[in-house]
Parts: sequence; structure tokens; C-alpha cells
Amino acid sequence: MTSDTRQPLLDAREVTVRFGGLTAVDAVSARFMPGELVGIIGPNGAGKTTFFNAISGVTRPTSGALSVQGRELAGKGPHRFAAHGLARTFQTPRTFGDMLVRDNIAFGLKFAGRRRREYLFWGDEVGVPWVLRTPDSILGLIGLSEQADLPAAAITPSQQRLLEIGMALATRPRMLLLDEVAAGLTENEVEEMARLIRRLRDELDLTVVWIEHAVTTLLRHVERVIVLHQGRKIADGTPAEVVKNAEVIEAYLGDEMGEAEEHSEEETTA
Ligand SMILES: Nc1ncnc2c1ncn2[C@@H]1O[C@H](COP(=O)(O)OP(=O)(O)OP(=O)(O)O)[C@@H](O)[C@H]1O
Repeated sequence: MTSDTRQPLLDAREVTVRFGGLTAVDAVSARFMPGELVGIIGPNGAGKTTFFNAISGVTRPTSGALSVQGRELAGKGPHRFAAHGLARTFQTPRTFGDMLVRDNIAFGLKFAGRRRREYLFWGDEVGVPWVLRTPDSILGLIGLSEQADLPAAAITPSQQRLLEIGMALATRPRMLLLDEVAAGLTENEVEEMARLIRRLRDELDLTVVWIEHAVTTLLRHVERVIVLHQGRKIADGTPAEVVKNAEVIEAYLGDEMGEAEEHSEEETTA
């Protein structure tokens, strides 16, 4: 891999999270550069969500360092991470069911509006990309315009996931952490979701980190993938590199990886 001398948007160094005697995340280091689309995979219980929780301030790491755009944030709460441009989704969408879809987005925008001036990445309101300015423009971006006036509880599970992404975008982040946003979706919906994620990254110049169980889909859409196993990072590279990694095959073998390899070969020969 070529070395990148720019400042990472997020730099995790030797991050460890222990729950009693269990080490859920074991000295994981990873750098996320501006504009990158990175996947995180690993078997159940590998520590993916716990790592996400650590890098978004939801869980305080037992040890290790975390800097966001050069600012040291390990030990700070989720609001500080959000104020520095991180937004995330959760495995179970956290939308407000009684509120209208549009008002759920407005709630996120209110948070962005309260952010202290020094943390405004777009300089000022005028610099905010137009697609992130109003609830309706955000709903248009994620394809939920027609559902704007429905209570959030009335929309389908796949639309709930889109809404959660919309709420995260409303905070006008620089980095978007997606935790299994394709879980429970049909194959077509998963592909649409993947296309949306790429488009958001491209149009908004976001850094996106995406955990997903649908490994084959993930590997087709990300440029880099990190593999966790028993809390440790066992691989970090392009999808083509990772699917050939002996430790990954051993730890995470399965039809999924074989299938993914076939796809990545198809793509490189296409
Ligand atoms: N709050 C907690 N208290 C105690 N143990 C926890 C807690 N959260 C996670 N764990 C444990 O930490 C380990 C890593 O869990 P984590 O949810 O991060 O894995 P994961 O890779 O996201 O798994 P999955 O793919 O099933 O979502 C597991 O053994 C889990 O049981």
C-alpha cells in the first residue's frame, strides 16, 4: 500500500476495550483518511460494534488513543465526537417512531445548528452543501421524500435504515459510521443501499466506515477492508488482498469468502 502523508480524519492507536475479563477489542490501530470508504468485517463477536462504539465515544476504551482531525478525544463522550464531525447509525435504528419522518431529520439539523462555530466544517451555513440544508433536501438525497409526512413508525424497516442515515447526515458529519445498515434487507435493497453509500461518499466527500455481515456486497463496494477476529485486527487492505490473506481465510473461511474472491476476480478481469 502507498503511504499517505495527509492527516487522518480519525486515528485509532492501540485501542483496547475490556468488559471484565473479556477483551472485546485488543490493541486495534487503524487510520481513516478523508474520503475513504472502508469496510469492517469479522465473525460474530469479533469486536466490530465494540470498536465502533469506542471510535464514536459511546464506549470509553480501557486503553489506547483516539484522535479526530488531530484532536485527542479518547475518554470523551459521544457528543464531543459528534461535535468533531462523527456521525453513526446503530444496529437497531434509533428513530423517533411517533414523530414525522421529516421531523426526525429536523431533529438532527437542530443538533448541527447548535454546534459551536469552531466546529463548523463547512465554514458557515452558506458553505453547507445544498443537499444537507433542509429536512426536505436530505429526504430527497436518501430517497424518502414521499414518506416525509408519515410517522417514522409507519415506514418499512429498510426505510427506517435510510431515515437513520438521514438523521446522521443532518448533523453534517465529515465521517459516517454505519453499523449493519443492510441487515434484513432484500438483495436488491442491499445493492441500492451500497450504491447510496458510495454516492454519499462521493457527493459529500465523506469518510465512510461500514460494518456489514453481507460480506460479498461489502467487498464489492469498499476500497479497503479491515478484518477483526477475537478482538484483534488480522488484516487491513484492499478487498483483493484481504480475501487472499491466509489468516483471514482460516479465521473467517466460509462460503462467503470464497464467493467474495470469485467476485473480486471477476471485477479485476472485467
Ligand atoms: N456491554 C458489554 N458487556 C460485556 N460484554 C460485551 C459487551 N458488548 C459486547 N460484549 C462482548 O464483546 C465481544 C465483542 O462483541 P461485539 O458486539 O463488539 O462483536 P461484533 O463483531 O460486533 O459481533 P456481531 O457481528 O455479532 O454484531 C463479544 O464477546 C460480546 O459478547
